[in-house]
Amino acid sequence: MSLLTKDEYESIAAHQDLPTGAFIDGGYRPAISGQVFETVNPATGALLTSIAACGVEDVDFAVEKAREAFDDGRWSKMHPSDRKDVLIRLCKLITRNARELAVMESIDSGKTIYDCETVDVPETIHCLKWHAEAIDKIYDQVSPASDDHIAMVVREPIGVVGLVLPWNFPLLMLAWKIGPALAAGCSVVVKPATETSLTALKVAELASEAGLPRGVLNVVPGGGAEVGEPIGRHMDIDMVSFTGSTVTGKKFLSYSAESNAKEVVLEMGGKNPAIVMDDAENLDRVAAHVVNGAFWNMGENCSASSRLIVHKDVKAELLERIAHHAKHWNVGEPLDPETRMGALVSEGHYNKVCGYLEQAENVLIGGKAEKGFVEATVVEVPGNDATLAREEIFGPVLSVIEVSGFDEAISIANDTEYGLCASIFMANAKRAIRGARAIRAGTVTVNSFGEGDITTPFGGYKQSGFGGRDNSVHAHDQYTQLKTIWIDLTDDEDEAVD
Ligand SMILES: NC(=O)C1=CN([C@@H]2O[C@H](COP(=O)(O)OP(=O)(O)OC[C@H]3O[C@@H](n4cnc5c(N)ncnc54)[C@H](OP(=O)(O)O)[C@@H]3O)[C@@H](O)[C@H]2O)C=CC1
Ligand SMILES: CCCCCC/C=C/C(=O)O
Repeated sequence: MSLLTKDEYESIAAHQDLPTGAFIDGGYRPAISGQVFETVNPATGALLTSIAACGVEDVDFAVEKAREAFDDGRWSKMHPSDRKDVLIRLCKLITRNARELAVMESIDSGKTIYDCETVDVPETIHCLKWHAEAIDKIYDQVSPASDDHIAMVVREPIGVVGLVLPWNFPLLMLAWKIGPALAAGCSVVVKPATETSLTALKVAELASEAGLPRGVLNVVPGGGAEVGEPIGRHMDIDMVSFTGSTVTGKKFLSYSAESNAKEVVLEMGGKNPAIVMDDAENLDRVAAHVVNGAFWNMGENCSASSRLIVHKDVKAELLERIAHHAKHWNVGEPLDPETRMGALVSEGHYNKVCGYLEQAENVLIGGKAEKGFVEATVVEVPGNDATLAREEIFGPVLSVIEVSGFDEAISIANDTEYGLCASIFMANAKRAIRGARAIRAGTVTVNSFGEGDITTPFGGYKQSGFGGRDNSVHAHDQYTQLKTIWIDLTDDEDEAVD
C-alpha cells in the first residue's frame, strides 16, 4: 500500500462522513433515550462527532434482534459456503474502504496513519478472511465408541454473543472477535470502547452491504456501565468475549455468576518481560526488537514488552543500541505518514501515563510528555518490586531490571500477576527452549518480539486471560459448544431387556 501525504490524509479526514448512530438490526438508529456522547481526536482535541449514547434498553433491543436472527437460522443455519461468501464480500468492501477506515481509526484513537495503513486495516482484512475461509473446512468428530454405537461429537454455534472491545486496536480487536464468532454462526452484540467507536460502526454498515442478514452484527456504542455491564448481565446472551483491563475483565465473571452463568472469555492486561542474556547474538538486532516491543502503538498494547530483564554483562551495550533505535520512534502528528508514535488515546489515559513517569527515579532515555504525546522512555528500576515494574502502564515506558544469571531472569519474568507474552534473546537454544517452557505466559517468542500470527492462539496465563483464546482455529472453540449425538446401532433382538 503506498502512503499518501499528510495533507492528503487531512483532506480525507475533513471530508469523511462519520457514523453517529448505533447499528442494530441492519441499520443505524439513535439511542432510545436520544442521548449522545462526543468523540474527539485525541491528537488535536477537536470534536469529531456525537454518537448515540446507548443504555440498557438499546442492549435489550439489540439482543432481541440478535436472538431472532439466531433462532430463525438466517445466518446460523445458512450453508457454510454461503456464509463464507458473505464474509469474503465483507473483506472486499473493507479493502475498497481501507483508506477511509485507516484515517477514521487514526483520528479517533491517536494511532499513526502509518500503523493504521500498514497493520491495523490489512491485519483486520487478513483475520476476517482467514476465519471466513475456515468455515467450510472445519470437520466435526466421530468418537471411538463401540461397534454398537456411533457417537458424533459436533460443534454448534453458542448463540448470541456479547463482544466488549478495548480502544487500543479498535478495528483489529473487532476482527479478532467477530471473525470466529460469525464464522461459527453466532449473532453478535458488539460494544466498542467509548473512545473509539467509529470503525466498528462502519464495519457493521459494510457487513450489511456485503449481505450479512440483519440482526446478526449489532454495534451498540456507549459507556462501560451503561452498555458493557448490561451485556455482561444479560439473561439472553450466551457468551461474552472481552478484551481490556484485568480489573474490568474480572467484573464479567461476577456479571455472569449473578445472571445466567454465561460463558466468559477474557483477554486482559500484561507486564511482559523481554529477557536478554549475555550470550545474545547481534545486540543491535535485539535492541530493534526490544524497542519495537516496547514502543509500537505507543506502548498501548497488552502484549508490549514493558520489562527489560537484561544480563549485567550486556546491559550497557544494549542500552546504547536501544537509545539509537528509540530515536527512530519519532513522536508527531498521527496523520503524518513519517510519524511512528502518535497521541495517547485520551487525556485521561495521558494523565495516567504521566503519573507513572513522575515516579521514575532514573530516566535513561526520553521521558518527555506534552499535550497528549509521550516520548519513547526507558527507566531503570531498583528491582522487580518497583511499581513501574509491576503495573501495566500502557504507554511507551520500558522498565529495565538488571540480572546476573538465567535462573534469576526466569524467576523475575514469572514474578508478576500477569502472563500474556514474553520474549527471550539468547544464543543457547536448549536453554532458550527451557526458558520458554518455564515462563508462565500464553506466547513466548525466542530471539524476536511478536504476538504470533493469525494461525496461532493468543491469550494469557494467570490474570492475563481466562476461558479461551483469540486467533487460530482455537478461537472458534469460544463461540461454539460441543454436542454429543449418540446413536444406538443394536437391533431389538441384540438387547437383553427384561
Ligand atoms: N488488554 C488490553 O488490551 C487493554 C488493556 N487496557 C488497560 O486498561 C486500562 C484502562 O483502560 P480502559 O479503557 O478503562 O479499559 P477497560 O478494561 O475498562 O475497558 C475495556 C472495555 O470494557 C468496557 N467497560 C469499562 N467498564 C466496564 C464495566 N464496569 N462493565 C462492563 N464493561 C466495562 C469499556 O467501556 P468504555 O470504553 O466505555 O469505558 C471498554 O469497552 C489501560 O490503562 C490499560 O492498562 C486497556 C485497553 C486494552
Ligand atoms: C498485528 C498483531 C497485533 C497484535 C496486537 C495484540 C494486542 C492485543 C491487545 O492489546 O489486546
